[in-house]
Amino acid sequence: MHQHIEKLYLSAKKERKLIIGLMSGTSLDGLDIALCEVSGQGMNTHVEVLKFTTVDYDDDYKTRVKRVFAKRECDLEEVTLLNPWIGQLHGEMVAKTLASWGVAKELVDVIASHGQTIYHCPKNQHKRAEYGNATLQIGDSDHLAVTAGITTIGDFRQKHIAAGGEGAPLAVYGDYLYFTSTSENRILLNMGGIANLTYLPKSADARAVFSSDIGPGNTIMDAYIQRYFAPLQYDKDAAIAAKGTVNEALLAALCDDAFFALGFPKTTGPEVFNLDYLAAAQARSNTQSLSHFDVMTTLVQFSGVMIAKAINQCSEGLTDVAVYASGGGVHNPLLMKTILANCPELSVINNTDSLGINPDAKEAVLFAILANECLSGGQQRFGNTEQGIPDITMGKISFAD
Ligand SMILES: Nc1ncnc2c1ncn2[C@@H]1O[C@H](COP(=O)(O)OP(=O)(O)OP(=O)(O)O)[C@@H](O)[C@H]1O
Ligand SMILES: CC(=O)N[C@H]1[C@@H]2OC[C@@H](O2)[C@@H](O)[C@@H]1O[C@H](C)C(=O)O
Repeated sequence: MHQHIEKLYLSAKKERKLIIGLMSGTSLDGLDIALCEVSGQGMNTHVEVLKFTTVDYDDDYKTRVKRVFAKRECDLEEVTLLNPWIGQLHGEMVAKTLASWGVAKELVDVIASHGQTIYHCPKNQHKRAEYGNATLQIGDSDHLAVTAGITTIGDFRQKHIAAGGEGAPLAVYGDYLYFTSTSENRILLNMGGIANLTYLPKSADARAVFSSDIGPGNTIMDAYIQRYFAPLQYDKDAAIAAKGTVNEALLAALCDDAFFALGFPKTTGPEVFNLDYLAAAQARSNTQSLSHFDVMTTLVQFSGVMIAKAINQCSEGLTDVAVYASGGGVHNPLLMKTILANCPELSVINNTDSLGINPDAKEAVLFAILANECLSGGQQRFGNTEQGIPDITMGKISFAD
């Protein structure tokens, strides 16, 4: 047996593994690194986040990635160069972070790497009959594995598409295993660049679980701040949005898009929700001369109202539903207030801290759980491919040498 296969086999049989979950999301703010101790598998999965950090991306990274990010047209040489470059960079970030934590790489069983999405393109978006759903993550895990010196499981989304899904949201797999409760129905809400949710019934019936993207979380707001309030990257604590007023005409135009008329499950990205989307809504509503403050306030309202609508839709007819939020959006007080104000049945929105997972670490932890399932699980059956949750094992394995 090859020594790497043997080592992986031993890792797979371990009661406890050390798995590093990595997430680099659509906000391009940084690489989330979660060192997780994962035990069990399937519904018996337990996770302890031993360490967590976000390594911020510098301007150079953002400039390079933005040349190709969510762009229909770009330089293919740039994409080809970025693929190994991001893999190596993520590997260096992991190696440095492990050194700063005093954790030897030999102790880590595997890295679970999401990579960097540069284009997401479900059928509902491209509408080309001859093609299916498609998504592209770069930052190849061979490069990551060789640089960090640790076996890496990556490229999780392709299998999901191959088996009938849209390549996202994948959170549902980990959400179901980690967050299911038999005492309350739960909605796990994540608000990064894009917002998504997972519904977990207290029956724990896997066939009744569902998950979907909702629309924008912070992506349009971030793009607007970066264009008009540079060098700011985002509206910290909604300081700018708090100074404006919601413009109802613009809000109505923003909410009027075919994506919102589609039923769950569906996925989207900054390919759709971007500054062009905003400009088109401003043109339709004749609101091009609004102040930057009013635009920002209206964008927060747009995200908040659509997120609340999705929560209300999910919890219709149910009395005991608790919402647990995660992602950078939990730090935006105006967004949180708007969501709550538009969910009459809710008295509070919790965050995942109260369930033992730091809301900023949640997506990275979910990829650690997916890697654990790839190694030791694979028995969980959802039985609802039509709901975008095919029964699959995800991830491709890259050895370090
Ligand atoms: N204090 C804060 N005030 C307002 N917004 C904040 C704050 N902290 C973070 N954010 C928002 O959260 C964003 C980052 O969120 P997160 O890291 O969850 O996104 P992501 O993982 O890149 O996205 P996705 O989940 O869509 O892939 C920032 O770009 C910013 O818009
Ligand atoms: C293609 C892609 O990278 N999608 C991301 C993005 O960020 C949030 C939302 O859009 C979600 O669908 C997904 O990420 C999370 C981790 C997921 O798959 O669950």
